[in-house]
Amino acid sequence: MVFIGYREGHRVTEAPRLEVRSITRAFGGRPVVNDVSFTVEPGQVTCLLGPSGCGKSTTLRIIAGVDRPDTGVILMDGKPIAGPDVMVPPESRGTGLMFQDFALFPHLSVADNVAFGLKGTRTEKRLRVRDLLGRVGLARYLDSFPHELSGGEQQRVALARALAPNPRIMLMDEPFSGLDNRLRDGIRDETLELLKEEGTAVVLVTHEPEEAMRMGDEILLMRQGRIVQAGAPYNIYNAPMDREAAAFFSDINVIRGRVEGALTRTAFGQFLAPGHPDGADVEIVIRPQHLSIDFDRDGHGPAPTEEHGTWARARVVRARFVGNESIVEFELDDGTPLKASVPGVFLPKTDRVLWVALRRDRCFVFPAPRKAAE
Ligand SMILES: Nc1ncnc2c1ncn2[C@@H]1O[C@H](COP(=O)(O)OP(=O)(O)OP(=O)(O)O)[C@@H](O)[C@H]1O
Repeated sequence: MVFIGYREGHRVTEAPRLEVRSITRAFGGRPVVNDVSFTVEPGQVTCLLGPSGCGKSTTLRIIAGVDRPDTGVILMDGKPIAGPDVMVPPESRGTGLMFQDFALFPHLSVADNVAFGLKGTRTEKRLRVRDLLGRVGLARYLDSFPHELSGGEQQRVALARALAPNPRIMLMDEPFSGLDNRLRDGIRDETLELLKEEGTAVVLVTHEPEEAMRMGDEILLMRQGRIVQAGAPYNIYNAPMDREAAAFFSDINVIRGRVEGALTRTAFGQFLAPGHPDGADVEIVIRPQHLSIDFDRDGHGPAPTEEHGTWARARVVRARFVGNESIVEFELDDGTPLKASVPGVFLPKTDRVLWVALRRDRCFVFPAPRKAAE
């Protein structure tokens, strides 16, 4: 609910643009969407993110109205559009759709493609089409046909077409995955700008964490039909709920330890492990860019600091330059492998001894998964 002010001394709130309330959908007895709830406000982009088969597209199809939930309700501006007693047809929901393979009509000009779903007089339609094509930078292609445009231009026409009828909610399923990398970044940014200008509420499905972080105001991380974590990109990236959530966003390093008196001892010193019982196996997880590296000083490393804890001796296994960073792989004295990402070019030789530390504020302590034999 958005707080919009006070009327006669009472707080007045406005219903969210989209509210998905506890929807469930099963196929052949297997729940594919399981108790999913979230809200989206006007101008907000919410990303459904997760591995293939986790139920993202099914959730989107239910919101679009091409499938219906077994249980739960969907509300738009506070009014039910899907639920046990109501099923508003897709075309009456005020939703726009954009998919990866959302093909333009090949026999219609760019202008006619954009005008396709529009209501109103010819002049009104022409003005809206010109305005939108101008805003996606394609005003000069009004009379062209889709095959005369590049992939990126076609995608921008598809965006203009989806936005033309002023949808209250835009549903996007991997809309940029057909574009090559360099084109994709530009089109994503332009799309985002246009959607924000229009104040459209957006639900975007993607399996790419980078896309979700770039586009989303909120990320809903899905796993096996459920939302397992929700939050702003910064929060999800920096406070993942478990090792799997951390690993979904980047490479990770895992350092094992066992808890004794709410502490676990590692080659990097002691770590607090509050909430973990004595004797429990834990994993300290850290992303490669949060390791620090320093030089060997006659067999010693730098002194411990609050920021870094203890430095550990590490042997370089391999170092590679991969564009704007170098990836250096290490092995600790106890055999633990580690991977560090260093900005720019840093290519120490194999077997060189360096000292490595973990940025303490970027470490996560999770319970270790139980081994199959236990
Ligand atoms: N109509 C259907 N009948 C039977 N099973 C279905 C149907 N639609 C989807 N499924 C199954 O539901 C699961 C979730 O599918 P869904 O397309 O929602 O996943 P997703 O997260 O979007 O994955 P992807 O990124 O691969 O599209 C899959 O195992 C899929 O095979």
